[in-house]
Amino acid sequence: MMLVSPEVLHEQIVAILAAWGAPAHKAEAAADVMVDTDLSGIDSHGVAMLQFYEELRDSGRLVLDAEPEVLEDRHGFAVLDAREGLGHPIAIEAMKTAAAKAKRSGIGAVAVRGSNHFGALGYYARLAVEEGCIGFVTTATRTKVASATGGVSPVLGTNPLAFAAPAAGAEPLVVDMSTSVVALNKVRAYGLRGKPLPSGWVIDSAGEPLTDGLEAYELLRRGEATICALGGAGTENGGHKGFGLSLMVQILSSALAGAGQPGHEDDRDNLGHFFMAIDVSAGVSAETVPSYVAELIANVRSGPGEVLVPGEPEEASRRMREAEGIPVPDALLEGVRGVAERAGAPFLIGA
Ligand SMILES: NC(=O)c1ccc[n+]([C@@H]2O[C@H](COP(=O)([O-])OP(=O)(O)OC[C@H]3O[C@@H](n4cnc5c(N)ncnc54)[C@H](O)[C@@H]3O)[C@@H](O)[C@H]2O)c1
Ligand SMILES: O=C(O)C[C@H](O)C(=O)O
Repeated sequence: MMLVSPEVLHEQIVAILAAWGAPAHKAEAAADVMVDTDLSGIDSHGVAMLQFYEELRDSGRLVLDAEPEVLEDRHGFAVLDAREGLGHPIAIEAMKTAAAKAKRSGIGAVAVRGSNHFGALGYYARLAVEEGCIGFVTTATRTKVASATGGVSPVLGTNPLAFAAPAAGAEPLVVDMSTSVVALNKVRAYGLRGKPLPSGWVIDSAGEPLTDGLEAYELLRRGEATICALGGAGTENGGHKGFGLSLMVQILSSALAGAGQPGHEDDRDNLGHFFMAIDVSAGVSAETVPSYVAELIANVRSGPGEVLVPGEPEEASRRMREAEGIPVPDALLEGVRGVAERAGAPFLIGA
């Protein structure tokens, strides 16, 4: 495990994306999101995604210099086509547009189609908070890994959502999660660190729990294992509610923009996202919502026990990693070295 400074990691990601043909501003935007994600302790969705992006690029599904198109632009709603470009820059643009609409109309939303993987959703929900809004983000995902309640084969992605709200005198409250019990790439992140998977995350086609993260990741990508629903298999512990949330995310992310069904299409993924911003001062004073959230946090902490609120673990990680560096396991380091070499980009980590 090597500790890498955020600046070096940023430079490395930009160098690879630029070597692949990304314009500088897009490479910078994607690197900003990926490094923030690694700083936040979300080891699954930052630099660890580069190998997957290389696969997408090599198969022609990721077009680094694509220019997005505005398909619809109404007062409170817009639809963008990312035209197979990088997910991160279009996601930033979409959330900023949603927030600008919210500042005019109280609420604004943007749906995106033809996009690609854009990393951790919380980043974009927090952007809305920076603009004085509540932020809400959903995305469809590429690989079918989760079954429907009552079914056994993978038919849905991990379909995540994120919600962020300002809290007076504190960092925003950020709920950032898959609607399956865990994200696909967190299974891989466990494997890269040699950490066994908790039982109840991934089951093989015989229904047996898998504990090796790298093996589980490969089986999941081949459709030979499933990630359990949020709430577990069946209905006893609420798995049907995770299933329902996943369907909601799929519809918001895909139907509104004309994106695809779960899983990739033959010649393109046509991945969809959804971004919504609500101006916190639309109906009450600008202080009301942040004060309410701060009081709510105090209330949920008021009983015995140690309560973290969503977003806090990531803030704690950010503080620590900004000071100490980002831990990158050896297997991932070698993976990034390979990506850099094949791209003809310098390998900067540890140099
Ligand atoms: N782009 C994609 O296609 C995609 C798909 C799936 C997931 N993801 C990303 O993967 C990441 C991980 O997803 P996940 O479902 O494995 O997340 P997770 O199970 O790690 O849950 C994360 C959420 O739980 C909160 N949390 C953690 N510990 C807590 C505690 N003790 N008390 C209260 N709240 C706590 C965190 O603040 C965060 O909001 C997310 O950033 C998500 O956006 C991306
Ligand atoms: O989009 C994907 O293929 C997977 C997603 O990033 C996840 O980790 O669940």
